[in-house]
Amino acid sequence: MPTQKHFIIDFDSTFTKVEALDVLCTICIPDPEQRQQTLREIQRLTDLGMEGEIPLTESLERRLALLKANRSHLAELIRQLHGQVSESFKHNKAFFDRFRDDIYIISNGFKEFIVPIVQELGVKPENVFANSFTYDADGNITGFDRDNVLTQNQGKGKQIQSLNLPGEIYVIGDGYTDYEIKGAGIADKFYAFTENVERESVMDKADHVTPSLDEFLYVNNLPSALSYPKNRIKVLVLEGIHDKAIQLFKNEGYQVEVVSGALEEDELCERIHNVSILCIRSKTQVTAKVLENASRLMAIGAFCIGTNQIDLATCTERGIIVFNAPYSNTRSVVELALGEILLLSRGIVEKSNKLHQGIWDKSAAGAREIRGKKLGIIGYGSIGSQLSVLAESLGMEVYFYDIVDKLALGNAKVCYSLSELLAISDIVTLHVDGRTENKHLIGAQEFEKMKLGVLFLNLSRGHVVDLEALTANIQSGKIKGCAVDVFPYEPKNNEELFQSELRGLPNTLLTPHIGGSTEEAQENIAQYVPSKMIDYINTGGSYNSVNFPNLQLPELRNAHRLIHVHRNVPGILAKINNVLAAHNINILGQYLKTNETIGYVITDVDTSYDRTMTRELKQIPDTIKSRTLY
Ligand SMILES: NC(=O)c1ccc[n+]([C@@H]2O[C@H](COP(=O)([O-])OP(=O)(O)OC[C@H]3O[C@@H](n4cnc5c(N)ncnc54)[C@H](O)[C@@H]3O)[C@@H](O)[C@H]2O)c1
Ligand SMILES: O=C(O)[C@H](O)COP(=O)(O)O
Repeated sequence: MPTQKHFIIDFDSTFTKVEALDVLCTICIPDPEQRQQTLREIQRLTDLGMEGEIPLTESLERRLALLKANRSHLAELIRQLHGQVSESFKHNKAFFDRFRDDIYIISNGFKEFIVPIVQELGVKPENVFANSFTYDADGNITGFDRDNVLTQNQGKGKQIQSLNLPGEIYVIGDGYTDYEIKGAGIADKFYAFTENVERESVMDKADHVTPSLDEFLYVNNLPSALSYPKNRIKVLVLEGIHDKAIQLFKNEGYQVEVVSGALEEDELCERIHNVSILCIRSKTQVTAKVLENASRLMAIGAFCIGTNQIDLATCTERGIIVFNAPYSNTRSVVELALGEILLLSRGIVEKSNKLHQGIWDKSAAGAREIRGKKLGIIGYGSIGSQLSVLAESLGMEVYFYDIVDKLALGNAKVCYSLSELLAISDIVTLHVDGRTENKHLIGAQEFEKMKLGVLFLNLSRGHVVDLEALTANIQSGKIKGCAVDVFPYEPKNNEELFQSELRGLPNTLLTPHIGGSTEEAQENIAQYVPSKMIDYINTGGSYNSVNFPNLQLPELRNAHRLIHVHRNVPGILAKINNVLAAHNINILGQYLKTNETIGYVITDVDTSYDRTMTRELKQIPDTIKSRTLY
């Protein structure tokens, strides 16, 4: 027979996110300034008591004296505490139901408000051990029951000991007094609960630090609402991604590690071992070698448009989903390109540089309006086509060339070859993607085909232009003005020196890959990409991913979801369904999509099934990844 387990749970900052007396303070002290002052003092006294710096009775006495609370305040306190139950407690009601008889609440707080809150999750009132207030004739709270064993030194331990519980005793709490139960040898294990507060002195003493109840249930193999505790999901965030993304991952309960710049291959190989979610921008190269070291990696977020820095084929073969932000920074790039076209047309770089040196060069020579000029856009995607519309609205004549058929917007005219576009344009601007075939798309031959005095812009990818040829054409005067935002090699952070043959060339605007670096774009991206990744982790939804078959899935309700990624070979769906049939499992919904490399099958099933089935799904030949969600 398995050993009986008893679960002793603290209330303040464990069962609830808050300290109840803090909440009481905000209710019973009307003056905002006095309330703030008292609250700070109450919190200080709570910490001193919780960390074992002063006796808990003293901490309690001093807090109650400051509060001057009345019985009439308790109804509002209870109302507010109902909304403050810790998230991981709320969603694990099944655990509370199943172990109703073995769950105890032990607290140095007060039954008056604890019982109504814990009852919400089915804890028995007789299993709540806490103190009670004392009142005067007017209902003012004057103190607490001093005969209660919990007021004594090591009170919690004494209380539990008096219950004579057979079997194993597990204590979950955030305070020193919770640890003391284990310290006195009365409990078998102490779990420091850190979902709401982290106290170093308590964490140091713990058998296990548990950032949520899910983690506690997971490590003890107990029934949990989640298939995998979110705190076990590690996110590595590189390249100065906007804080909003970091916050979204933290709100989800993930562990987040942030590095401000990019990492070189070897360093990334080292750091990626335990990472489930990798977040990068355009600089970090996610190579096959990096992916070989990424055994836990589930998803990569490119917080930008380009994904040429990621070995997408290897990601797909390994069942790692990749998301990007295909639209969020497009407007920012278009605005920069337009600004640069205007500045180059007027020779502003030179004029400004000269004036900084004290040289007054007022002349119209070579300065042109952009109105009526022919703008040639290479790559008519999200950026190229937006630029087309805005440039036309400024009076430019727009031509474009794309390798796929694109609808011409406004009065823009399609060119059927690159040569045609190069020959006709006064200004040539590059907005192709960074696929390897585009290496040196523009080289000596292409510059040769351009008009004398052409303006040239590259805001796409550095390797698309042969810099040697570009330099020669600027120096020869063939190119009258040039703007470059992207380079074949870019510094990995703001400390590294930028080296390039383009430095110091005339009428050449150099910008440090900032086409998409506006606050608006970065914030939008930081909202968009994490939402896709979190959805994939939580539901399996792959919609808008770069490399997975795109599936938009219904919400998971009263079902478990089996997610299966496999090599795209015949017969896998049949094999999955054979396993399910052999276990007599009822399928509630099934979704399949494939691409050239992989198949992606989602199967929603009734929640009661033999867990050996999930092992069998993993063992189907050609399976890449398989997980269960609930
Ligand atoms: N400078 C920056 O900060 C910045 C910001 C965002 C995007 N970008 C770069 O700009 C690129 C384009 O962005 P987008 O959102 O417009 O992408 P997109 O995929 O919507 O458009 C790219 C277009 O280029 C076309 N194309 C590809 N190769 C071509 C070729 N050889 N000749 C002609 N057309 C070709 C494609 O068919 C597509 O229509 C991104 O891939 C990224 O590399 C740079
Ligand atoms: O691909 C992109 O979106 C751009 O190149 C911007 O990249 P970044 O976020 O690294 O500046």
